[in-house]
Amino acid sequence: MVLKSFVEVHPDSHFPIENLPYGVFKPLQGGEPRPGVAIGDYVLDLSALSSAGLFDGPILSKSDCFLQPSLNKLLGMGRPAWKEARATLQKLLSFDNPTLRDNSSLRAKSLLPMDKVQMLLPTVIGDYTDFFSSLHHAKNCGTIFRGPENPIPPNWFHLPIAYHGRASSIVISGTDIIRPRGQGHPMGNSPPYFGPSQKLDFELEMAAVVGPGNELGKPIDVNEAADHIFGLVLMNDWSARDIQAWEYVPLGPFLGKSFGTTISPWIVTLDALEPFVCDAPKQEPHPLPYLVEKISKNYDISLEVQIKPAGLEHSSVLTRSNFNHLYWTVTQQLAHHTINGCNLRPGDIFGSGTISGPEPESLGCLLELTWNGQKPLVLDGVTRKFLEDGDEVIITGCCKGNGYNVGFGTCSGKILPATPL
Ligand SMILES: O=C(O)/C=C/C(=O)CC(=O)CC(=O)O
Ligand SMILES: [Ca+2]
Ligand SMILES: [Mg+2]
Repeated sequence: MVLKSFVEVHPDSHFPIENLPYGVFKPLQGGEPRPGVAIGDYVLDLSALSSAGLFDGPILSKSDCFLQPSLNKLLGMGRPAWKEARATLQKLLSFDNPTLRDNSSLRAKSLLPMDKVQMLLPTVIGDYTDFFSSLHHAKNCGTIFRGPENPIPPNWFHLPIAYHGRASSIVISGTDIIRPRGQGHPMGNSPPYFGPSQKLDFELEMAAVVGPGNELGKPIDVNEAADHIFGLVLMNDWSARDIQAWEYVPLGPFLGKSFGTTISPWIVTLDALEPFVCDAPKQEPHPLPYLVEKISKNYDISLEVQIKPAGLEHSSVLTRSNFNHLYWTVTQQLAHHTINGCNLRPGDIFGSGTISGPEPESLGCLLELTWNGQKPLVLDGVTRKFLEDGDEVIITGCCKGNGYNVGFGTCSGKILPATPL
């Protein structure tokens, strides 16, 4: 079936009718936060459609999930509700359906130009975990932090390694990031450094958004894990490498990461990503049975990171990578996360880990791209070892379909100077 909307969508747009990603927005002219989907250059207000009785399927007609200030309620309802919502929205937006197309007052109320809204965090994020699932990233970081003898720890091939991140400092794209202060690694015999981080970095990541959770003590089977994942967003796990290198032994990342993590506003659903499924890499050694999937899926999502220094008109590409470089799949990550009985809740997110590919141009952070500052990157008019104040980092992600995109929009943030003590 060829999908086409009555809303005009430019062929380069990330948001055609095939995508319909979910977010939460507030009209600039005032009003409460509410759920919406992106279509072309517009946001479709789901609270307006819901109030007009247009979600008329068996599950959603009885629900107030679109009258909420976050997507958590919809997420908790699970795949049958998501499928019903997608089918209803694709029908309402299609060029041959008159319901919304020919109702000018409802159209005026529900289709808002994107530049007339403010995007907010799409879910109330109770918990945030960050995995470490790119082999290339693990190898490079291991070599830099721990030396070339054994860069990849022996557990890495047996389980998707992760640490518990900080949900309170997750911010929406466009929020400024204040350079963190902290203790940095001592040089030689001197005491530890203290002050604004001198090795501020970005990390190119994506994050999965949890749908229905699990009861404490009841793990999720890896073959059912996809039903617990609503979709994916872009993520920048800002990292202060000097703070991280000094603090992380033996308990793992802490203040080097918890000063800010940026996510993109639009959650692209796994249903919209289905045409872009590709094979996951062969895993050797064979994982334990609880991590073995009947069908192991990766997604072909092109990713790009740009930097725009203060005062420059143009941005420069820092790196290009792809989500399909990940060794551990999102479903394996989720199954592993719950195998001890740990409960996930709707709206929780878990990051993929930095998505580095095998080529030097596909590395997912400056730590790797500049080899811990030893090989500065020379770009169009800029030289960088690490991020400087005023730098804006912009991540984009997009799947290329036959004549259309399923895109993620952007995930951006600008570095502000450390606040005086
Ligand atoms: O190898 C290390 O010691 C640390 C690596 C990271 O900082 C990575 C982390 O946050 C997880 C990831 O993004 O892959
Ligand atoms: Ca990370
Ligand atoms: Mg972070």
